[in-house]
Amino acid sequence: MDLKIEIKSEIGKLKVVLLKQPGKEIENITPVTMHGLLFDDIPYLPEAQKEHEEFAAILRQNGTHVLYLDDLMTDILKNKTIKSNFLEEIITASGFADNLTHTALKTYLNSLEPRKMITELMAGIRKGLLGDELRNLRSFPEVDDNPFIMAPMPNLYFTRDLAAIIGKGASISKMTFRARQRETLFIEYILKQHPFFAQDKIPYWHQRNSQTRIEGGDVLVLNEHVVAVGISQRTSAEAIEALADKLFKNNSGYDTVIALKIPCNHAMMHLDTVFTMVNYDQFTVYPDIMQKNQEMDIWVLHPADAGIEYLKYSSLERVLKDTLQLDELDLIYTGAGDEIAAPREQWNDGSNTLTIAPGEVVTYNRNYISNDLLRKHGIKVHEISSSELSRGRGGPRCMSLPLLREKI
Ligand SMILES: NC(=[NH2+])NCCC[C@H](N)C(=O)O
Repeated sequence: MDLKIEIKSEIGKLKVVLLKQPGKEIENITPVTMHGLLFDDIPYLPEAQKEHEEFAAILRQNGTHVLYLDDLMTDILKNKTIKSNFLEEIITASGFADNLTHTALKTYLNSLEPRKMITELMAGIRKGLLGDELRNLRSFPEVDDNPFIMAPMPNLYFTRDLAAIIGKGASISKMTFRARQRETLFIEYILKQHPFFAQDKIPYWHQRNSQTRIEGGDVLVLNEHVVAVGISQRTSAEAIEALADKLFKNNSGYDTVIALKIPCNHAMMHLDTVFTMVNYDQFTVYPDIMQKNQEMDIWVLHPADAGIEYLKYSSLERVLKDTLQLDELDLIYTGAGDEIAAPREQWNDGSNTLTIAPGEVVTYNRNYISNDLLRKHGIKVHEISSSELSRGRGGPRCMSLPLLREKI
């Protein structure tokens, strides 16, 4: 199979998507580690997996080819050299650059079959596994109050954040928090090493070791030349400038980057928790991202002779109309804009719709007010169960990394 990656909109029929089913890593969250791992509760794994299967089934029924991150990694790691390089990188990124612990971890993990190795790495490695002889190592005291020598990676089911495909290129994220920084190694290996993609000479708009912080949940590809990016808890203004510069100078087809300043907090960590595109001229919006006078801080970046030209906007509606050349715009408010329902449903990712075709979305069933409103605005809504998945603070858009969409 030769898979081309190409994303030129948020709404074109979704053809290929990358998912990760929640696994054992979820059960390795404890009340003590929960917040550091960016969770607000500990999901019940069997139920979370059922909900995730429901999600994948809806995508398949609607013509999307679903790929799983662990399957692709397992394929790649059958190659012994790649397996060894990958282990070097992930053990180093876990804080063990080159010492006895590094060697012990590498020996242990290298002895496992690729699938088991990947599953164990994601779930986290407990100290006991390396044996008592390592108890006195210098590297040990720093992890002594924690049963894990390599922490679990429970946020991996939010594949969206690992990267963003923009046009024919990829922006591999550099994650803000330590809890998620190793995750991007998986997508880097997949895009650069898996035979599905290797033939494709993918241009990179951002790399995991670039200087600036950016996460996929902040990137919305609005059409074939406009991309919107959140200035957020996870994405810096510098990263957006650097991304714009790359896009403008490398024949990406992108000549407009909209930078939108959103509140900086855990509930709204990414742009897609407060704003998504669901149709040519329809968007979900969490009203509290705007001030009372409906204003927000927005900049539009275009290529210019001297580098980048900046235009300042204060109206979301105006900037969308101007950049997308729309006469009319339908902004659909999360929780119908009610002062209680809106924050409640936003907290449970009521705005985090995954658009699978123009005017057709997947959402969490618990956000019934937002869902009803979407339907009243003519959107076709597929609901999935969401008691457990939502505890990780991410919805259907966060749980999916689109690799290919049909042109619109
Ligand atoms: N694209 C998104 N909104 N992703 C949600 C990520 C949630 C995850 N617990 C985090 O804090 O990183």
